[in-house]
Amino acid sequence: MEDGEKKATKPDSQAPPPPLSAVHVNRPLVAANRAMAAVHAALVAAVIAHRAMALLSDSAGSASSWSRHVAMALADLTLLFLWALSQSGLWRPVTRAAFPDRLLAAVPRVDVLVVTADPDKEPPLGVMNTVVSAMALDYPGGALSVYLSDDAGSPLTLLAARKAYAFARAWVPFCRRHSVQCPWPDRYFAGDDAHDGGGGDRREEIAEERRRVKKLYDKLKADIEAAKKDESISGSWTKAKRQDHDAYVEIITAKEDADVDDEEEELPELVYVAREKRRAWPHHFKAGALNALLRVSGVVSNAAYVLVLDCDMACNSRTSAMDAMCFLLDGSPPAPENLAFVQFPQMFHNLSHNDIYTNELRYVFGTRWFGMDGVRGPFLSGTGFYVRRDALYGATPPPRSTDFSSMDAGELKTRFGHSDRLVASLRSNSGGDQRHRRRLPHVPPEPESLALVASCAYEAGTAWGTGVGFMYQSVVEDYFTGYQRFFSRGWTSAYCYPEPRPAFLGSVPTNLNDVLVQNKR
Ligand SMILES: O=c1ccn([C@@H]2O[C@H](COP(=O)(O)OP(=O)(O)O[C@H]3O[C@H](CO)[C@@H](O)[C@H](O)[C@H]3O)[C@@H](O)[C@H]2O)c(=O)[nH]1
Ligand SMILES: [Mn+2]
Repeated sequence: MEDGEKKATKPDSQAPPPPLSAVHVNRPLVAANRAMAAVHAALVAAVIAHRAMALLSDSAGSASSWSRHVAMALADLTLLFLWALSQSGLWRPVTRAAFPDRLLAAVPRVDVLVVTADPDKEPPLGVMNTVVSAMALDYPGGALSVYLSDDAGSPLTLLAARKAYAFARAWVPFCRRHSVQCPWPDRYFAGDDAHDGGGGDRREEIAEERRRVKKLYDKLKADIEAAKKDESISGSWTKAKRQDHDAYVEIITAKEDADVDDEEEELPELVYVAREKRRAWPHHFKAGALNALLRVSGVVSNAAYVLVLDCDMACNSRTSAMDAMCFLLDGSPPAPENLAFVQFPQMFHNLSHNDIYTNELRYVFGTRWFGMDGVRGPFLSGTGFYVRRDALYGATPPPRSTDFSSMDAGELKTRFGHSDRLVASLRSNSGGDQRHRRRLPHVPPEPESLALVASCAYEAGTAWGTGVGFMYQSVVEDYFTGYQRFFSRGWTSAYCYPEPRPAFLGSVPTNLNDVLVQNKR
């Protein structure tokens, strides 16, 4: 940990600053899991012994009975191997706590990457709720940027993003002023504000302002509905365009509506990105979209840390960024060494009664990830994680830390593509310490340099998707990226499970058809 962050936790004391996080090993659970594993192992050993005895005593038997015994023994050994691997998720369950109050100094920049692919299946209003909820995170506005990738290149989504930005100009200051807990407007206005303002008089005080902001939210809804029916917007776009459109990047600043909050506290940037798509070029699904966002954000704000969010997973609390920073900025125990990412659980707000499609993933997010956290950390789980940009770019952790700033420009271009802007962003990382990576001197990037890094030909011949960024070989890009980019290079992860308020809440498929489509992958 370098000066900036840690010293500030207790400026004038000689004692070491208090840690930014704590870890608790759940000892009774560890003991119970290990006892259970011992019993299981003893029983399996008995079965294997039984197989071996049967084999030996049957040595004079027919070839078919002998091969039956061998096949059964192999099957048991395979199951034993799989079971042994699964014990890593139960071996040492831990829980972590973050102390954001101790983070007093300047925090590093964070870029939030939100991906959407289909305005029909993922309605723009829902996507905008995710975008606005991220803009309202409890984090300095000047250190936060939100990027929305629209793989469909839909004019409706672009218009919705501009309207959402206008709404955020009222919503974000409102959330900050009243320490609103739920930054997700739809949920907040549906009643998730019971614990805000401490009840009583304060509630009365904010009621008036709440009504005004609610009106703006209703207007956002009405505007998006109207745009859906407006031929001049939706009419210019057909489904075929989803696979075939130019790159378009817009840093949204338009102050469309005069009736929003004028109190210009620094608002997070919002950047709309439709990467170029052509039928002849593989687009690599979500991983391709995220890599395009990584490049665009590298050129625009170049934050040291990145939060990835699916468009159907909104921020349900404002604290996740500061919580994640407590682990990421604290390089010494109890925070894990060489931490690349902090994963939050995927939780859902629309589980069906009795969760008949087992969408809750309770075994993963309620059990195994705590166990993995006690070993090397949970797997990368697609959405709801804060990750170091340099680790995503393929850097290795200490002692062999990669320092992009000392690399030759030619070498960087071979790996990262030929954008001078992107290469400059990589080299602006002085001394190899990501935490102090700052935004490039703020000359707004020219539209051409943004379109260049979002074009489909950009990645040809580079390491994107293999050695750099999210991995391409599978649609479950998260698992592969987690292994190859992070764990196999020596990085670790941490699991952050805030209670009682989940940091993020997503939507799950609610009918059999959609469940089957999802699980087929
Ligand atoms: O070509 C594509 C396809 C998908 N997406 C976006 O990717 C996200 C995830 O896709 P979704 O269809 O919602 O997949 P799920 O099955 O819900 O995703 C789960 O499984 C994925 C693969 O493991 C993980 O990446 C996700 O985080 C995890 O929620 C969504 O925001 C999509 O809009 C794109 O941007 N471009
Ligand atoms: Mn999803």
